[in-house]
Amino acid sequence: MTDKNRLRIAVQKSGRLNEGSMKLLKAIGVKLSIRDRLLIAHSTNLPIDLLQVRDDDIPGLVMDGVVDLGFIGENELEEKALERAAAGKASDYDVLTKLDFGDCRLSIAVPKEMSYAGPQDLAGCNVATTYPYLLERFFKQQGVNATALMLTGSVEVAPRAGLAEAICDLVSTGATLEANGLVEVQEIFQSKAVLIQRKGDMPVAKQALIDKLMPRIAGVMQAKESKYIMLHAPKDKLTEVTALLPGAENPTLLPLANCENTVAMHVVCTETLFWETMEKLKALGCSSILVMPIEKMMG
Ligand SMILES: Nc1ncnc2c1ncn2[C@@H]1O[C@H](COP(=O)(O)OP(=O)(O)OP(=O)(O)O)[C@@H](O)[C@H]1O
Ligand SMILES: O=P(O)(O)OC[C@H]1O[C@H](OP(=O)(O)OP(=O)(O)O)[C@H](O)[C@@H]1O
Ligand SMILES: [Mg+2]
Repeated sequence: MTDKNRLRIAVQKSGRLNEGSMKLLKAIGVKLSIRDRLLIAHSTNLPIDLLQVRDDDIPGLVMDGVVDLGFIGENELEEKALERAAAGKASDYDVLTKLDFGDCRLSIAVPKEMSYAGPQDLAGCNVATTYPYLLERFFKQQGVNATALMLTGSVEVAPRAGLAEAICDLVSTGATLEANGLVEVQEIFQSKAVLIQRKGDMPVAKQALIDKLMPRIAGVMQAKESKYIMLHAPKDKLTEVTALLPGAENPTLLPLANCENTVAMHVVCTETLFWETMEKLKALGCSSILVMPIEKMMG
């Protein structure tokens, strides 16, 4: 049984977005008792229920107000919004935040022996895809008369199987395309995971919980990008040292015992420190350079 007063969040049950979504929930302090085969999981420390579903179902669950929040890829969200618009259905939602996982692009790819100079070369072709609405929108924008052939899986084998001349599928490293003798020729949509909220009235307590969780999400993402740096720096090189450390405008400086010309510097850097920067710090006379991960941050 689910309780309407508990915040309902939809996540992908398994697949590319599952790990990122579950890790983020854990990092913001949501404890869950997951039983694999069940659709619903309850939080043991907060009034939150988790619905574990196929990602295709998440936009509709949010847009129809069945769940309060959903973790979803922008590609799937936009595809479902176009599909609903074509069926005369509204697709209201708010994007609460972009997330730092699920980065990919929706691209057209062709067999490597096929020549491709531009979208017009697809005129008269069948292009296999799981995202027919996004692809048809692209064809329309480009004025190309081609067919989006809907396949729910194994899109990359469609040209070899003689079903289509080209495909339009998600790409990240490009390994799947390469393994199937295909070449990416045209990006049509860039995507990452987002957290969305349903429109409409939200009970005060539920909205208060969302407002409490959002800064935690920001804090977790910021912490992942940031590093805590400790080093020993020559006193006469502090300006140059600080200039090498992104986000280090106000470093903490501490004296070192028995060492007049050197101080310890502690600083939170907003970016990962590259080896090249560490080498430059060393060249300036810095030593004992430590780069440490940060688990959580709050401004
Ligand atoms: N290679 C990738 N790298 C990063 N993100 C990806 C990649 N492939 C897909 N995604 C993102 O993850 C989402 C889910 O991808 P996945 O392949 O798990 O979906 P699926 O097969 O449709 O799963 P489901 O069974 O839930 O329908 C995609 O809609 C996209 O936003
Ligand atoms: O460019 P790449 O890094 O190879 O990633 C792209 C592949 O990743 C996704 O599939 P996934 O591996 O999630 O499996 P699926 O096809 O079963 O959804 C997507 O549908 C591509 O096939
Ligand atoms: Mg899916």
